[in-house]
Parts: sequence; C-alpha cells; structure tokens
Amino acid sequence: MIETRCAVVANPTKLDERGAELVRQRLAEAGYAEPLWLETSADDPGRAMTKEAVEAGVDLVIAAGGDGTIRVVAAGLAGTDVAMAIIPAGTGNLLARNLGLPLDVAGALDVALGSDERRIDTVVLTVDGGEPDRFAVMAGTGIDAMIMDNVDDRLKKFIGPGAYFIAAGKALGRLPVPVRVTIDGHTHKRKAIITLIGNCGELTGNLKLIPGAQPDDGLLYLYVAFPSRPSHWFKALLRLVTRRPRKDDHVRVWSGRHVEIHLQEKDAYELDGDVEGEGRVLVADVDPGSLRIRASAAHRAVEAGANNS
Ligand SMILES: Nc1ncnc2c1ncn2[C@@H]1O[C@H](COP(=O)(O)OP(=O)(O)OP(=O)(O)O)[C@@H](O)[C@H]1O
Repeated sequence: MIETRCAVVANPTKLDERGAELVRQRLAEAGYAEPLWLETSADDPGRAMTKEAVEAGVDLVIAAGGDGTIRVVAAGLAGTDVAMAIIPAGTGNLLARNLGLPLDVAGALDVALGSDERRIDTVVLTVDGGEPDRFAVMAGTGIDAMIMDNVDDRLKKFIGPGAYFIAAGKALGRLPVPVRVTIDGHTHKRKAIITLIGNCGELTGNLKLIPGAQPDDGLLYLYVAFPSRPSHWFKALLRLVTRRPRKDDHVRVWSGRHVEIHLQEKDAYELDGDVEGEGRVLVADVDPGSLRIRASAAHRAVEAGANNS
C-alpha cells in the first residue's frame, strides 16, 4: 500500500535546510502529496504537532529531530493506526539505534518511504499520579538521569556521544538512594545509584545495557545498579557508560509488564535520554505493539546479527 498523505514533524534546530529539502524532494519523487509540514517549537517538542497530524488524517508521520522529538511523536502516535518513520537528527538517536535504522537522512528516508514496517511496544508512564506519558526506549532515575542532565548541548554537538562520558564523570559523587521496586507484583529493595526501566536494551555508544531486551517482546526490563563500595560504584558507572554488563556487577535486571519505582525522595528522571522533571513514584506499563514504525527487513537482520554477537 502506498501512503499518499504524510506529515513531517521536524525540529528545525536539528534538521537543517538541506535535510528538509531532501525530505521534500524524496517525498515528491515517491509520489506523495505535499506533506503537512509541522515544526516543533522551543515550548513544544512535538505534542500539538503530532495531534494535528493525526487529526488531519495522515497515514504516515515522519519525525525528524533528536530523542526528545522522536519520543513525543512516538507517544502521540501510539495507539493510533498512523505509521511513524524516524529521521534521526540528534546525538543519542536511541530509538533509531535500537531499531537498527540508518542514522543519515538519505538512508532514513529510504526506510521511511519503503513499505516495510513493524509494530513495537511503547510504555505508559505515570509519575506521582500525574498525567500518563509514554516512552519508547527507557526511563531512568539516579546517575542515569544526572548524566542526561549534565550533558552540555554545545559539547554534544562538538564531540557527540563522548559528551556523555564527561557527564558521567561529573555524576560520580552521587550517593546511592533507597529504592523499592515492584515488577509484576514482586518487590525488591536496594540502595541504588541507577534505577531504570527499559523497553529497549541499547543505549548510547552502540553498547547494550540490557542484552536481549527487544522493543517488540511485550516486556519491560527493570535495571537496578546498587554498588555498596566505591570500587563497585566505579564499575557500575563504567558499565553504565560502556554498557557492557558483567556477572560481578552489583546490578540486577528483572523483566515483566508492570513496574513501579518508589523513591524515598523526589529525584530527577529521564525519558528516552531527556530529563523530564522530578518524581518519587514512577509507574510503568508496557503497551505491546502499540506503535507502527517503518523499519526494513534488512535492518532488522543487521540488528538480529548484532544481538547475537
Ligand atoms: N523551533 C525551535 N526553536 C528552538 N528550539 C527548539 C525548536 N523546536 C524544538 N526546540 C528545542 O529542541 C529541544 C529538543 O530537541 P530534540 O529532542 O529534537 O533533540 P535532543 O533531545 O537535543 O537530541 P539528542 O539528545 O539526541 O541530541 C528542546 O529543548 C526544544 O525546546
């Protein structure tokens, strides 16, 4: 089936004019009508724009931007029958990496305008009983959120993922905090420096934090790092940054469908790589297969190969 109605939700600070021109040109060549072109703003990373696209009745929304833009568009399309395509234009590009999508505009457009797609899970998250939000990759508190918060935007532009390593160094002084986590009714208590919920396993730098986690397996993964000695901390931090878990790490990973994180005090949390705010109780439920996403079989094969390595 060839879609003819398409919207582009683009962050103009991430997708430059050349990129935008290429998108328009490739859409025209592929026989699409003039797209509904919606730019994000400093105040709205794409919520109202995605809603407008859905209400306009488009069949496909191409999201072009960094992780924040991609997350908000994915959240807005989850549960609808509108397909999403990704043009990764940030530093982390976490969802694109996890789906094995091309990270350049031309390659991403090949997939966006192809007919191959898959359904992936999204995660409904409620923080302190507020309005539910969604993420597609991960939600985290502790050092993880601190790293995301400390990453300097200018530095990110300049040295890319290396900026996360520098931010991780800054976060080293953090103390573990008592946390109670529940996964499908089973409760565990730890003094943790990182507590995160993953829908996908791969974070930045092409390394896997939660090996085996797949965005379409209908499961969430709860990752808790609870080092008790400085040497453990250092290892846990190193693993967080290098994303290479080992047996002797003070790390546990549980999987399930419903996850609760109860902190003693409010702490910053991040969603798909962007710090969203502070919260004490995070409740997450997986919504299996809730998002239609353009991804080619070839890229899936590459992804599967990478997972086996
Ligand atoms: N039109 C705009 N003008 C200025 N700032 C904008 C505009 N649209 C979005 N932004 C800002 O861009 C940021 C979101 O960027 P986006 O999520 O696309 O990339 P990112 O999260 O920085 O990506 P990454 O972390 O992968 O580098 C938000 O801070 C938002 O306020």
